Amino acid sequence: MLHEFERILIGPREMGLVDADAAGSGIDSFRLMQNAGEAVAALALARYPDSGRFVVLCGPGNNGGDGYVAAAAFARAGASLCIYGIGSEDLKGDAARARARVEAEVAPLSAYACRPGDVIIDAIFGAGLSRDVPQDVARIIADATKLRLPIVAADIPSGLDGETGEIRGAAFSATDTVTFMARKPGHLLLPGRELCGALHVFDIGIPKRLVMARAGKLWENGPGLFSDALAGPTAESHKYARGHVAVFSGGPTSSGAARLSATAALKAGAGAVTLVSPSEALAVNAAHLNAVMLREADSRAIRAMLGDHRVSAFVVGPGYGVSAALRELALSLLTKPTVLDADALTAFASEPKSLFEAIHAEGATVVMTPHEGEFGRLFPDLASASGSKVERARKAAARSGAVIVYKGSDTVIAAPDGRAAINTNAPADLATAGSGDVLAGITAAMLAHAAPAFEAACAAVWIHGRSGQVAGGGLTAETLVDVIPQAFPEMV
Ligand SMILES: NC(=O)C1=CN([C@@H]2O[C@H](COP(=O)(O)OP(=O)(O)OC[C@H]3O[C@@H](n4cnc5c(N)ncnc54)[C@H](OP(=O)(O)O)[C@@H]3O)[C@@H](O)[C@H]2O)[C@H](O)CC1
Ligand SMILES: [K+]
Repeated sequence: MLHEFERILIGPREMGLVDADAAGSGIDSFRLMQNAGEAVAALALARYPDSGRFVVLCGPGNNGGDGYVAAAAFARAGASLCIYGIGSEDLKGDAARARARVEAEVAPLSAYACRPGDVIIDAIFGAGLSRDVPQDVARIIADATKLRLPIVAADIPSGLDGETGEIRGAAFSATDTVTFMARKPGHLLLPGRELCGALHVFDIGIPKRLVMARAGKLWENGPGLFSDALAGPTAESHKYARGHVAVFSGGPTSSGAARLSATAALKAGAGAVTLVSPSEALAVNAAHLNAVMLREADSRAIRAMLGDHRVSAFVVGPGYGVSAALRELALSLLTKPTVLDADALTAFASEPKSLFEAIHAEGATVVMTPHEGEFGRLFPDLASASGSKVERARKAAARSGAVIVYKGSDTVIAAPDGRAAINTNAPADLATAGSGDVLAGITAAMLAHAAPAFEAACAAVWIHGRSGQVAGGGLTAETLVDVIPQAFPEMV
């Protein structure tokens, strides 16, 4: 499996350990800070060559140190400059050294009054933000936001939690963010992603192996995570056309969701797709299907499919209707790779443990695709817990034994072994009726390609997002399905 360094995400705490490792291996930590601060200044000078003045706001830690280095660089460049700092007399270590090299006056942060024409260099808080921002910082954030001042953030916009992507009281909305070595989860999780502006990753000289050694198993989702698993051993021309997906339909008035899943599975390259329909919905399903096969859902048919080695994955839940019968059906399918979506998740709200125990006992390959509400029904304690969406998804995966696709504009995919990915390619248009049914179908097609559950889910979420981009504004679930074949990654 390919995990390019560029896709690695590393938490602020782990990045602190990388810094310590770098210092321990003899790397000059002040040099790293100089590289960081100079990168911020260079970006700001290039982006805003006509700036009225650069206003460098420096905090009490090493993020502030980056700011003092940037300030010295602005001074050397002859730019108009003002510096404001918190506790600038009490700085320690590298930050104190950076401060000492600044010849210009440093005013207290509380004295800063925003004015039009300012370009703010935000070096107040970075990885070390540990609580809500103080009031004078919140006041500056509000004023700068009102005046729409350009803001270049060092490492991460102040007030944004680099681990969770959440706002601690208030946060700058940056035009540009310059971060170092690797992105942090908070740069991609919402609302953080929307506050970073253009994100630039700058190599400040820490050996990549030190970063890799501390990085947990978290990546931005992309083909590097799943292309090997999808390519498989078969001939090039049959790369995607294999496996047989069976999708369970709801009754006559709610059969459309399962049809969307079924046609999506077909478009995503399943070799064959069967819609398994209650007898009373056979007619309506038959009227709407061509390439998808149709079969009546009786116990004999289900037994036959479970025993048929050519049937490789199931989808159950879309439009099915919440019932005890659905619980029974879902549990009976777990001997084959199964996507549990929509009603199949809600059906277990009153007894999630029975599902999780069955998955663990069977060693089943299951992908669950909850949106926020369904996640809350299955994992009420996790949904209300503090911490990041990544942590919640990881805990849900470990507890349930399933790969969790925790949906949203920042969908997180998590595996029981702790691997996780944050998806970033989904346009807002994807939040439309039937979109989830399409995702469930693509996921089953990936499972039918014999991809392991985590890779299958990552691939499906990414292809779904890219389909949304291809379909463009005003997309519907139908137009989304049509463009799935155009949305596959170019694989080598
Ligand atoms: N390898 C790298 O990426 C490098 C990054 N660098 C930069 O260093 C910062 C991280 O520096 P650190 O000192 O760990 O953290 P901060 O500067 O972000 O902030 C810590 C100080 O801020 C105080 N703090 C935290 N939250 C608040 C708050 N809400 N209100 C007031 N004060 C707060 C904190 O005080 P404590 O009481 O919590 O201890 C600290 O005083 C990283 O982001 C990069 O910009 C290096 O320059 C080079 C290597
Ligand atoms: K910052």
